[in-house]
Amino acid sequence: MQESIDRARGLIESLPYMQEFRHKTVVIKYGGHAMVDENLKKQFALDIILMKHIGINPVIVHGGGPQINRLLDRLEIKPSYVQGMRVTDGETMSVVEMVLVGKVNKEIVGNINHCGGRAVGLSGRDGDLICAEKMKVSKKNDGTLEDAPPELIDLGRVGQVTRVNPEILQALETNDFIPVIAPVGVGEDGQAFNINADLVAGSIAAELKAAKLVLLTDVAGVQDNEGTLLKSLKRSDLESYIDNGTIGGGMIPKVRCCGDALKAGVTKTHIIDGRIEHAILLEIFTREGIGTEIV
Ligand SMILES: Nc1ncnc2c1ncn2[C@@H]1O[C@H](COP(=O)(O)OP(=O)(O)O)[C@@H](O)[C@H]1O
Ligand SMILES: CC(=O)N[C@@H](CCC(=O)OP(=O)(O)O)C(=O)O
Repeated sequence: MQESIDRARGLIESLPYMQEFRHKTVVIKYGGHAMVDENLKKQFALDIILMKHIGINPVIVHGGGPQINRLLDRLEIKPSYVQGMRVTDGETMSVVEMVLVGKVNKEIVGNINHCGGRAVGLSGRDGDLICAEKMKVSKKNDGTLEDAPPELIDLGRVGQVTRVNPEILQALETNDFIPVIAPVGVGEDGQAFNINADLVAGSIAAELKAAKLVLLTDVAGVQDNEGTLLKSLKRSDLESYIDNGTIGGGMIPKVRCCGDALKAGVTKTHIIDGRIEHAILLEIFTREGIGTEIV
């Protein structure tokens, strides 16, 4: 009996958050490292379905970096990264699109639909959802390409978002579908760009003026040099953490996209551990939340 009462209390605790986020958009970035096993993938699908059922509008942007690397490895292509971005030549671009759009996207859509939701898979090329241009990266803080030209590093087909056309997302929301978006953009030449999924999630959250942007990854959140979780970070402090090396690698695009999303009007952003069961629900529907919030 007590167990049932505690469960009911848990539901009541989440009531204010259900009320707060009803009819609001929450953009969830589902990182490749958070797609650990079948059970966790199913729990993720159920969390999203629950959100949709109580009137929240979840929009999923997924990654798939480790999954791309597995196929590259089989093809004996060595991956390389600069500031958390995959250097993407033509051949790598084909692999990226094949894995993200053809495999990871379909698997997430399949899981949600199999569990009773109504998901639709998209890439940024569908309906010109994500328009992109070649990303320009300066040498600052990468520490890897000593021989690169002093000003810019050529990352190949890596893109940065220039515009988000949200019409297709609005049409899906009107018809109660859950969009699942692969981070591939379209350039002016109609060709694909590989875009870091965090950056896509940030741009979509900004365009939709989302109430929340939640990034699911494989660490507890942003940590300091001793490995202690930083529960709350200010947007204005992010660049100094990057400059002094506290925040590095794949965490750089994450915190930057949170900063940009906040600047564009997203209310709150979070970086949380996607390896925890029901991580999203714990973040959205509990008082204490989990991970790092960036405000
Ligand atoms: N200050 C930091 N706090 C936490 N993780 C960090 C930090 N700096 C660098 N990282 C690295 O960033 C990684 C997360 O980025 P990434 O591997 O790209 O994740 P995802 O695949 O989820 O997008 C962590 O696993 C960690 O190795
Ligand atoms: C330019 C760039 O780095 N693109 C990423 C896109 C996938 C991604 O971001 O996946 P995760 O979120 O799982 O890391 C890549 O090629 O790995």
